[in-house]
Amino acid sequence: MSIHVTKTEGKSGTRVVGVTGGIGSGKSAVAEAFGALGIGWVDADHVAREVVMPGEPALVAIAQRYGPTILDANGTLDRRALRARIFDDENERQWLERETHPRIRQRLLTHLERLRDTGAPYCLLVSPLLIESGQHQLVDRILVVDAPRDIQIQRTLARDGVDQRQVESILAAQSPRERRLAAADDVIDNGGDRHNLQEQVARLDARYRQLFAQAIQ
Ligand SMILES: CC(C)(COP(=O)(O)OP(=O)(O)OC[C@H]1O[C@@H](n2cnc3c(N)ncnc32)[C@H](O)[C@@H]1O)[C@@H](O)C(=O)NCCC(=O)NCCS
Ligand SMILES: Nc1ncnc2c1ncn2[C@@H]1O[C@H](COP(=O)(O)OP(=O)(O)OP(=O)(O)O)[C@@H](O)[C@H]1O
Repeated sequence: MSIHVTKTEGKSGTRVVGVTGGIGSGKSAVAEAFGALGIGWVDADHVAREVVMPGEPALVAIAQRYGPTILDANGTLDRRALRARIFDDENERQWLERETHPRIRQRLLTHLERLRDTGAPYCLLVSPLLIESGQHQLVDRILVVDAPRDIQIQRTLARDGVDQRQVESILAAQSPRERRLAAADDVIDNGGDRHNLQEQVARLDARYRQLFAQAIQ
């Protein structure tokens, strides 16, 4: 199967593969499987936590908007309380994204610089909102992790112990599968077991190493 080179043409150095998918689709599992093959990654959900740490301007803005009850006794963000406010209310979600996304993007750039310094052929930027937030501008290829909706819900419920209604409201706040798949250069079908997932990751890793080595020459 041939690989279509998109933004990698004519460039050199460590490439960035953007990994995206809906809640519970398996992005972290995919990142860990690439990690076992020596590939580094940065996860936008983790970086989103950094930008709301105590002392950060985004946390000050959140506390101003929602009042002190949005913080716990130590002054850290009560994530569960904020989650309850934003996933059922598009206005509030958009406000939070306006506050956080530019800062997340800035930090992602710093993390990507660090990953580029390793000299690896490629690294991953893992993000649930890669396409929606414009973070796809930071990557060379888009890898979509796809799983049937029922499996996404089932795995998230087993992982987080939250109620199904909340998982469904997060799903509703994310792009439909079709939109993500339309933007994909590569797709991992994570409807199967973990072994099947690892096999797909190993095949993609081999293809990326070949593709990006060619692009360097
Ligand atoms: C609302 C917050 C505090 C809830 O935190 P909590 O620890 O309870 O949940 P977590 O961050 O693990 O997210 C739960 C699920 O929702 C997804 N998600 C998070 N933010 C968004 C969003 N703005 N739109 C759609 N899905 C989202 C995550 O990928 C995950 O699947 C947190 O999700 C947040 O700060 N979101 C805004 C920042 C953002 O957009 N992050 C996405 C990465 S760019
Ligand atoms: N192929 C698989 N078989 C069984 N369980 C899986 C498989 N892939 C992932 N999981 C499990 O499903 C859950 C969701 O996977 P993961 O956390 O990787 O999804 P995610 O896309 O990163 O989710 P989120 O966007 O919510 O952070 C996890 O508990 C993970 O261990």
